Amino acid sequence: MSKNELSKKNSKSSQALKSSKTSIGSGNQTNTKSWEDDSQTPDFIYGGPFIKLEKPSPFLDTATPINLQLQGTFKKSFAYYSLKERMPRILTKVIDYCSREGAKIKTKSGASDEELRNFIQYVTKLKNDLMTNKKYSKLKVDTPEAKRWNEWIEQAENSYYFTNTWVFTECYVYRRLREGCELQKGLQNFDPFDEQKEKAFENSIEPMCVVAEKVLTMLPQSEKDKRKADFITLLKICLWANKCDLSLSVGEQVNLQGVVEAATPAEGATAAEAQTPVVQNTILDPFQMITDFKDKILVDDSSKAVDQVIAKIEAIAKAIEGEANLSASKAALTPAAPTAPAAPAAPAAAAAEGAGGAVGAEGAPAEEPPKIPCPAKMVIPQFVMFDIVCDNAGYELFADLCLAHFLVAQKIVQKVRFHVKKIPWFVSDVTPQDFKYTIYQCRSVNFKKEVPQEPPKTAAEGEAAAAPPPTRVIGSDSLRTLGDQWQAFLDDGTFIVLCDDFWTSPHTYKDMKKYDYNLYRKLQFAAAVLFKGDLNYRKLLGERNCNPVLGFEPALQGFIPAPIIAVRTVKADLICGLPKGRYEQLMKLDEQWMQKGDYGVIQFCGKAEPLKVAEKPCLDYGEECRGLGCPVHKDL
Ligand SMILES: O=P(O)(O)OC[C@H]1O[C@](O)(CO)[C@@H](O)[C@@H]1O
Repeated sequence: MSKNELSKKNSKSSQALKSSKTSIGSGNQTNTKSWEDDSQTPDFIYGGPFIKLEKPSPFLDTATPINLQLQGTFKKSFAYYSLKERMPRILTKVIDYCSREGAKIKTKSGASDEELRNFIQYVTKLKNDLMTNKKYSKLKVDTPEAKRWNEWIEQAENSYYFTNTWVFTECYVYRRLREGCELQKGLQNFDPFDEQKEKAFENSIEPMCVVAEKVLTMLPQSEKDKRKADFITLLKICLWANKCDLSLSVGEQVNLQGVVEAATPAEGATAAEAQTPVVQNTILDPFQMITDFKDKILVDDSSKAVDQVIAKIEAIAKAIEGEANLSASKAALTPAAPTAPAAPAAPAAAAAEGAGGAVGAEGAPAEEPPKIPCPAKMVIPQFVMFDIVCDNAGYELFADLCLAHFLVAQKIVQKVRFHVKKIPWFVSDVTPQDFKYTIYQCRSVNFKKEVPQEPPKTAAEGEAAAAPPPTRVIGSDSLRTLGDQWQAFLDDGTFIVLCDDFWTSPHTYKDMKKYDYNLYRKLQFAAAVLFKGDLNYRKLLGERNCNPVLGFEPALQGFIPAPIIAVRTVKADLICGLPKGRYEQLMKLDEQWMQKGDYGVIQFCGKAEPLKVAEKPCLDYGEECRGLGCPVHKDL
């Protein structure tokens, strides 16, 4: 090899390594043949068969180096495996579903044959683009959200499937999948994962019934210690519920023990047989799992989290009360002060107020409707709220709802806001439709299982033989009771479901303030935010493979809108906050321990950026806002 060629080669390799801090390699493959085959590239042809030209590959045979972001170029990382194997299989499953259940999908969605065919073609091409590490294509749909996506694609440091960060590519694939539906008029409301999610719900009815029965006993207001213990228990129920994730299992049905189950009833089973109560000797009891999996929680901040969150809640409640007293005394001191002009979109009632106040039936002044100040100016929330950034539908959402119900019933908080995904996401993530579906199903489920109890020990000589214990019956009455109450909470605004676009963007949370200032500020109104699951965890850590002993707070890289609780079973190779030596110990036990969801963390950061007057005017009223009653911001 000539000096020139050698230096050219070296400079290319060092270039590739240099850029490895954020993204490895230029990723400028253009051939569709195979992304690891260089034989047809101009460099090879120019070099000819006499010179062994080693073109630097962006792929490295390593795990993700410490402090780099996860990406598909590290061949010993889960990101590589996931992009190469899991995602294509997830897309294949979508194609299979559309082919197998075409008739059903068309009836449900109103799509034509052609539309469904187009969608299948779209997904097939998407899968091919992913597998051949193509450059991202821009979205074709013309919506403000799609335009923003296109800007991010343009600005991305690297716009190839394997060489950009794993989280960007994964989010991009799900966004494209959604575009496949958006481009077909009849598939606007089609969720390619609906069947998988419905089956997952059906497969979890038994543990839901078991949990529901116990949760009902936790609701009556209890004394401090019990309340704390129950809060912690429910956090742990939420943690292990995160094992049920259809993206990790590539859509195969999983139960809480991670066992892949047959989702459909036994072949040939009649409808009557399907209705007959199941008699088995075991109960899938999530409370028992908490005890059994005690040692699998690698970081358990639950006690600290509960103490600090309750203290913060008490402080917020006092501030709200103080504010209310202040406005009440102000109102008493200003008898008939002329009202300032109403906010632009103020409803009729507020307009009447401006004209001198509404008058009651008897001629007495009617009670003024409460004024909601402009959220951009508010520095004290209107309500004590707890936020849950949801992950998976089915059993995991059920567990979130139980925790939310407990917090409200114990009067710890007044409202719970659930943040869900606007579009189908990572197979089993909750969408608003899934939220409705889950509550509807809980309200209507009909389940019964009889479980014979352990026979008593044989009686000692002379003792009368004890009567056999009654068969334990697991039924769905409690689940239906909870479901009814959840619907009532939704109807009266105690539960609020929000689906901001940011949750389905490719950005990590340290950049939330930059990309979605309003959402960041919205979270600041919460007493605490619970982030569920692995994807949220990756986004909390900026998708960075930080040193496993780095504390949770520095790992968040400045993302502190409110106290944060992260509850996650470990399904990707990044983690923080481990005690020294623990990571190495676990690696010795099983090199793939981070990919299986067998271990979990409950981590807490109590630090929060104080709520100040917003830097920007509110989105809805903007500069028009006059700081008066705000009829649209009911979720703050
Ligand atoms: O539902 P979760 O807990 O966010 O897990 C999502 C799964 O998808 C991934 O985010 C990647 O596909 C993994 O990290 C994890 O296996």
